[in-house]
Amino acid sequence: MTTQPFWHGFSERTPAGAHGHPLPFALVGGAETLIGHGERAALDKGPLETLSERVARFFEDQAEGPDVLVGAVPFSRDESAHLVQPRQVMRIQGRFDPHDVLELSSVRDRTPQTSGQCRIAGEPDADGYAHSVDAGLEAIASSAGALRKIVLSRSLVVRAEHPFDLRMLFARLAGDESITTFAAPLPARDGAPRTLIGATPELLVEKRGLRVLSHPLAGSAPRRTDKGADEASAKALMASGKDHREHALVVEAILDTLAPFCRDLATPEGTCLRATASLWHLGTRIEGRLKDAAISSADLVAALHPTPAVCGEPRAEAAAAIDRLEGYDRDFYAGAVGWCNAAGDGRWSVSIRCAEICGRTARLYAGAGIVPGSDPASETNETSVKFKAMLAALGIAEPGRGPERREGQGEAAR
Ligand SMILES: C=C(O[C@H]1C=CC=C(C(=O)O)[C@@H]1O)C(=O)O
Repeated sequence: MTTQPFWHGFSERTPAGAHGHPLPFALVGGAETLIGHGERAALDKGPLETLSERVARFFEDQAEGPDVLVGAVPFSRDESAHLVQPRQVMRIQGRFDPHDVLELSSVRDRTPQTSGQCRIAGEPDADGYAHSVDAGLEAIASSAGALRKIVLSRSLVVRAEHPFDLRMLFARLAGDESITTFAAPLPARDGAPRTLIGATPELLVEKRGLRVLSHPLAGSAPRRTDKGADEASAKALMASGKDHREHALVVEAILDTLAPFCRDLATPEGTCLRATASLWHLGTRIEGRLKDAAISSADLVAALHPTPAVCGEPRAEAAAAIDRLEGYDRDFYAGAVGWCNAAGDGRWSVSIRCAEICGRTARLYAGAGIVPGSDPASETNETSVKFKAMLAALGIAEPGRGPERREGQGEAAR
């Protein structure tokens, strides 16, 4: 169900592109669409442990402006979230056409322009990633049960001739209606504005009143263009013991974390297939009723994040292994994007299938869960498939791993 968009906040409209950011904060998903323009105030910095008390204090002190904080939580629990109170907010139940809410009409009519050459570098490259999966498997095997799962990621750095057109990119990503498309302005780096942009299928947590919902995904298989092959891919995923083990660790961890907060907690549908345009996933919808409506979405994010869908199990051991094996800072990849309000309600998606964009540079991320039985070559392929939606939206392909225009080069949307 959708309702007409309307704006809360100051009467003068903050133009898109103001405050040095080419896109406002935006979430466009099946359950709701939320756009937040500008920055009226920002939440104090601090580790995830203190998020809930900082959010509560913010709303106590901030009597004016829209009743919402929006933004992104990084992967590391020690780093600070970037949450702001926008000047103006629009919230609509259900999915709304991003062209209408983000003033993208010019994009709708525009023939995609080619933007010249761009260079793509894997950090690490596909072989380097396969080696890190091997090392992850060894770490699990030699831990004598102390490490059960580790989610390892790799990144692609795309350097284009011209700055990326984030509006065009957002509109293209939003073409897949099975996911939540998001854009979150990030703190500037060396004076340059950065945006986290992506299209995620995974809900970390939603809390409204006493109701709590989480919809973790783990276990993946590629979609195929041929109908029979696509059904076979889904069937193989549903029959895969390795993928079910990888998935079960996530569901168990979320149930264990939510249980102390909840009066009722259940997985009414069990584990089901969940489809995006490029991947099949195993997914489990978790629904609960909280013991106390005063438990906030920030409390729940601080307890749940990062889940074994993006980190591993146990969390501390997996995070230490990621630090050792990945060799780069995940920053806001594999964190959370969303909103929360003074009543403690909120909705947070897992920030995967995304890129951090700064001018002409885009850093894309993709990870895969590693458990005993994982195969380095298959996990590397899985990350390639996970890059697909973003690369297609940018108008390029990963060199050596799909249709491409030229070795190591491509053309990007602008
Ligand atoms: C960590 C990512 O995906 C997670 C979510 C769904 C399926 C996953 C998997 O099958 O490995 C991952 O746990 C990512 O896309 O970067």
